[in-house]
Amino acid sequence: MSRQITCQPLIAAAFAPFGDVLDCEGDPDKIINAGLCGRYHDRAQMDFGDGRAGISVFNAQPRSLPYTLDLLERHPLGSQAFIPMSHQPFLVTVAPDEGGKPGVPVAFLTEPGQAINLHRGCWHGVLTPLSAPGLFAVVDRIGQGTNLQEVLLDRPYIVTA
Ligand SMILES: NC(=O)N[C@@H](O)C(=O)O
Ligand code: NI
Repeated sequence: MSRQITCQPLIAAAFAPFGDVLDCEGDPDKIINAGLCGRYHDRAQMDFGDGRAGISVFNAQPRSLPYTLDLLERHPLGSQAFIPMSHQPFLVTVAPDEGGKPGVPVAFLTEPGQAINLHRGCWHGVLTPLSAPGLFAVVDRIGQGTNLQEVLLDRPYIVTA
């Protein structure tokens, strides 16, 4: 018997317990490049522990809503940022930690032009594009040690728009 969760808009305050929203909401922190660019400066709490930052490119298969969320994971050693390389919304699923296991997930639908940075150790669903191309730059930890903990849910969640 599956359980249902409904997507909500990706708003920084709602996402704050899980990570950072990267977008150009509001005024820029700095105007640079001869006044031709607004810089939204240093907007992510990145953490790579004893490793280093790496940038990888993910080419992920698009999924569709309603989406079956049956796996949650976390990276205990570092943060992970999903930065779309297309101007498309994508699905973000996260969950609070409850005694070392994920609690009830929360689903967000991004606006085009939004990216996210998952804080170190935040439970999340894997990168979930909703349209092609599923191209993303991913900034996460490169280093030794096991940086992936996965939980297969005995009862999946159905994520709806
Ligand atoms: N495994 C991997 O590199 N990606 C996942 O961590 C993910 O969150 O998509
Ligand atoms: Ni991940």
